[in-house]
Amino acid sequence: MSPVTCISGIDTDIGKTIATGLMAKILLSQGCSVVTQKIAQTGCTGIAEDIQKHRELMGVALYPEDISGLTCPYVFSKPCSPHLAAELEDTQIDLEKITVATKTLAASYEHVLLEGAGGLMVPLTRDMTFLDYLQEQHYPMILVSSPRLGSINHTLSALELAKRRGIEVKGIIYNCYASCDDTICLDSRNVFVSSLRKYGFSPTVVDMNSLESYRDSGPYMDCLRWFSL
Ligand SMILES: Nc1ncnc2c1ncn2[C@@H]1O[C@H](COP(=O)(O)OP(=O)(O)OP(=O)(O)O)[C@@H](O)[C@H]1O
Ligand SMILES: C[C@H](N)[C@H](N)CCCCCC(=O)O
Ligand SMILES: [Mg+2]
Repeated sequence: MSPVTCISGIDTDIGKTIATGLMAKILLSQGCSVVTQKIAQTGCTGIAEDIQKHRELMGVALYPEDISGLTCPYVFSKPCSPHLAAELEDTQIDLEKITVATKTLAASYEHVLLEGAGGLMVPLTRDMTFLDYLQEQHYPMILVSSPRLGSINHTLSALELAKRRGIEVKGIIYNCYASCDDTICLDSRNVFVSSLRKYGFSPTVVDMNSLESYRDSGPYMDCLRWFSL
């Protein structure tokens, strides 16, 4: 089983960082060795802000691999798509560098949770989207979604794309952080369960607040089992 699982989402600001950090915290509490990685960070300088948020949620200090940049080889200052942020700094993302970084991490940790940037179809270069990269690397993914209006379209589009590209979706993390209509929230969840099943994926939809409220409360809260990590 691949030690690498991608945490992608239906959009930017959907809750990927929160989900990644909480998943890593749960895996740590279950005695697993786990590291998170960010495919490329835009909108900051120095150590990737998402990596720092992961460590904060995990309740741990920065890893040596964070200081060395291995957990996020590319950090760009303009908050925009990685392909453009790189060009504005007169460079281009070298996917091989990211792949080597992930492989190096996977040699030292049981689990590598790789957070995407924005949504699935975000360009890492002018020729390769994050989805292309996932397909090339055969990484399975967990998709972060929400009940906010527009999410049904974005979520089912992501599932259709994953199916067509042969990318395994291990489940959905359902982020109800932003307030929404209860009827819509419940129905969208049901739509996602049935759509996962229709596409032949595991019909696993885990509420973000289940991750947030996780205590070491026995097997039923087993993050490993939810997503068969
Ligand atoms: N469940 C949640 N609890 C608390 N804050 C949340 C939650 N979900 C999202 N947020 C807040 O919403 C904002 C966006 O969340 P987050 O950074 O996880 O998005 P993202 O999908 O990782 O975005 P990006 O594409 O930039 O990586 C953050 O300020 C975060 O604190
Ligand atoms: C800056 C932001 N927080 C993300 N890191 C990058 C989002 C890129 C989105 C590109 C797009 O879909 O238009
Ligand atoms: Mg993030």
